[in-house]
Amino acid sequence: MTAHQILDGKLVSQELQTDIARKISKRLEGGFQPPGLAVVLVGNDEASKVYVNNKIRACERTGIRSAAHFLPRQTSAKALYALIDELNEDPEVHGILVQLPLPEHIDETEVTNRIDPDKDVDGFHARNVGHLALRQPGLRPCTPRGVMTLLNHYGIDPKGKHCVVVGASNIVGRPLMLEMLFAGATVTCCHRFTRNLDDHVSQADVLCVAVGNPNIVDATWIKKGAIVIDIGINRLTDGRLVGDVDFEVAAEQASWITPVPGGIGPMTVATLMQNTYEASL
Ligand SMILES: Nc1nc2c(c(=O)[nH]1)N[C@@H](CN(C=O)c1ccc(C(=O)N[C@@H](CCC(=O)O)C(=O)O)cc1)CN2
Repeated sequence: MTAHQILDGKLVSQELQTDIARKISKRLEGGFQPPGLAVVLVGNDEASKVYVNNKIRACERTGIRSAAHFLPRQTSAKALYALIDELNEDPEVHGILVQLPLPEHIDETEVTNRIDPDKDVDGFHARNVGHLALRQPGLRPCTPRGVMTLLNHYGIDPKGKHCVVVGASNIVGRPLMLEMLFAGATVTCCHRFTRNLDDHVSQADVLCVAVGNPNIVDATWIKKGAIVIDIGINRLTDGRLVGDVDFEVAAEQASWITPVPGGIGPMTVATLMQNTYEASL
């Protein structure tokens, strides 16, 4: 394997959480109430349970008061709206997070737009998406913001670089394109109708892959010296967790690369803490 350096999301997320914990404890000394995060999970998706538990543990580490609402899969949209309305009104709740995906009978867009945009710590509400698109202040989606924080930590500046984002989801791909654009990158977005994915991938100085398919990108396509941000998380039948890019092969080409696990996942969780803290100010 040639020399590549690891973008260590686990380490940087711990540092970010330590910084948030320090800020919160300072505010508590000043007589302010702790930030409060309501975490809502509908159903029994195993991966979602892991992510939600990671978020609750991060709240404990940072001093954010968390309230978990675990609802059965058959919960009606009406009942979920009623809970969101209640949390919107609760002055001790500064952030509301509804874990996605939701069961099919519940419309995700309706749910995210039901959340008070000032408490929308996921940054998925149409108002916050609009603010991001217009480069105005507002709550920003955690994974893309976490990617930018990680790059910044290692002194990597996307300005002038060609950033190829594979995946155009609301949660990651599209907001990440905007973050990269605002950071001065030239951005290409590849999606399900993109032809010649290999051509696009091979031109990336910064390659971000967020599809959730470990076979989407052939790592031999990656340009020598590229920075590889793997946002996919795939659990194999043997229980192993892998990203969307074959790490061993990509590491041969990359100058910097994120591991899975221990890369963007922990950054997503730490950024949620950052957003919750900021929403409480
Ligand atoms: N309401 C939201 N739902 C979802 C989001 C989101 O940002 N808001 N993003 C993804 C999943 N996600 C956040 O919830 C998430 C993904 C991964 C991790 C994480 O800690 N990953 C670890 C491995 C964990 C494991 O063992 O499986 C890692 O990569 O090291 C946390 C959160 C979809 N839904």
